[in-house]
Amino acid sequence: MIETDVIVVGSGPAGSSAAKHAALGGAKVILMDKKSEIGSPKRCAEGVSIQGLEKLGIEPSPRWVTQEIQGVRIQTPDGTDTWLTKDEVKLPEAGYILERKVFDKHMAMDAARAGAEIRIKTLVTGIEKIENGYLVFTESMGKEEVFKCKVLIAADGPEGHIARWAGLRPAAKAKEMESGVQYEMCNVEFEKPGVIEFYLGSCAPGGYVWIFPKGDDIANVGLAILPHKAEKTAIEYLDDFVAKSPYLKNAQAVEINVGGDPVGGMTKKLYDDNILVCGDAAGQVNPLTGGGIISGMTGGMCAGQVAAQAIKEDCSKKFLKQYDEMAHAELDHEIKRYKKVQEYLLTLSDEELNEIAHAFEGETFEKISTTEIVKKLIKLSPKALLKLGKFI
Ligand SMILES: Cc1cc2nc3c(=O)[nH]c(=O)nc-3n(C[C@H](O)[C@H](O)[C@H](O)COP(=O)(O)OP(=O)(O)OC[C@H]3O[C@@H](n4cnc5c(N)ncnc54)[C@H](O)[C@@H]3O)c2cc1C
Repeated sequence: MIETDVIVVGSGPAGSSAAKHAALGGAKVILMDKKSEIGSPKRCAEGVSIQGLEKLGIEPSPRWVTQEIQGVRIQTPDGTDTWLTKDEVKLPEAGYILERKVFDKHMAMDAARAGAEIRIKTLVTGIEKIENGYLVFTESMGKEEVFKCKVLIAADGPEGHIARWAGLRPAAKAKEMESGVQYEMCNVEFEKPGVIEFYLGSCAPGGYVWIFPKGDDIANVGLAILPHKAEKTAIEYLDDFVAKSPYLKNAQAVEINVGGDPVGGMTKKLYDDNILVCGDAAGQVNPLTGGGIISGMTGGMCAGQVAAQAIKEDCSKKFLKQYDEMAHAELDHEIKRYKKVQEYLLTLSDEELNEIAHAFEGETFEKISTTEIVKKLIKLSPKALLKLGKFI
């Protein structure tokens, strides 16, 4: 049996961040992932905010930034466009388009450089609570092994089992799990280069369609839907969009990505004796955009820091509660605000979205933050006031 202080399951952005900060705090850490190549396949449109990376102290690298965002296009169902330039916009997930396959590997390398041991192609098949810790059962290349740790960090993504095995509630109810599908395509045409595009309305019920440019003629073209709001499958909506879009008439897919995105907000209980949950597994996702890289890494950072301290002091839930407080202090404000906007958008018909876009035509923005947009929306629509009055 291999003994360590902290085991992190999942080397996505949240897990690598947790492993890095636990190691920096002096803990002996093992980071495990079932994948043979960290970051691959990606399940992501790869948008990330510059401020988010800055807050985490991560220097952007040309190795994993494919495109700096130059602006935003928002199109409503009747084809009305709202264009915002990079200087006007301060929206989440607007900054860089990453190459997640490279980014995720680099975040794991950061964890390794901080002292964490990495075990790739290692599937966690079960866990067992013991006094003062957990046993973690793994299978790797046909070999079964048992590990023992004092703190287990579940960063095993949207469909992760670890939290449930430990008796904690899973992150997302089925109703709050968006179903995402995306093609990475070449031969994509852009009206303006470097602009991320959002298409709202019945083209993606409960979510939106995106075209995120990755340099040259390459883009992630995808959508997320809430299945209970939809009449077709996510891939059917995407194929319909691709067939109709003039910008994609010559586009060819070189990759397809599918995945769930938990947009219901943070899980009520993120910890118990000897265990912490972070990232998508904990619902640390922006409910409006579905973005979870920065929020998951923030949750991971908090989990890693608390785990390292717990190793020195106390690994009971009494001590680990600190993680819950930290994660809520860091993320609650944003997640709760964006949940309100998401719920409001869900009430709008195609016609209402068009009306709002028309009302915005001719409006000038000096700087756009979500709060500014909501303020203007409230001025324009009494329905928005009712739903979003307490947002600002
Ligand atoms: C279609 C789509 C588009 C998206 N676009 C964006 C975007 O543009 N911007 C953004 O910020 N977010 C986006 N997201 C969300 C983002 O991808 C996630 O929030 C983010 O990856 C969460 O990171 P994580 O580390 O919590 O989980 P993950 O990245 O899912 O990592 C979990 C890891 O755990 C491993 N694992 C799971 N179970 C086990 C096990 N039993 N044993 C060993 N390893 C295990 C998996 O192999 C995986 O590597 C998108 C999501 C989808 C589905």
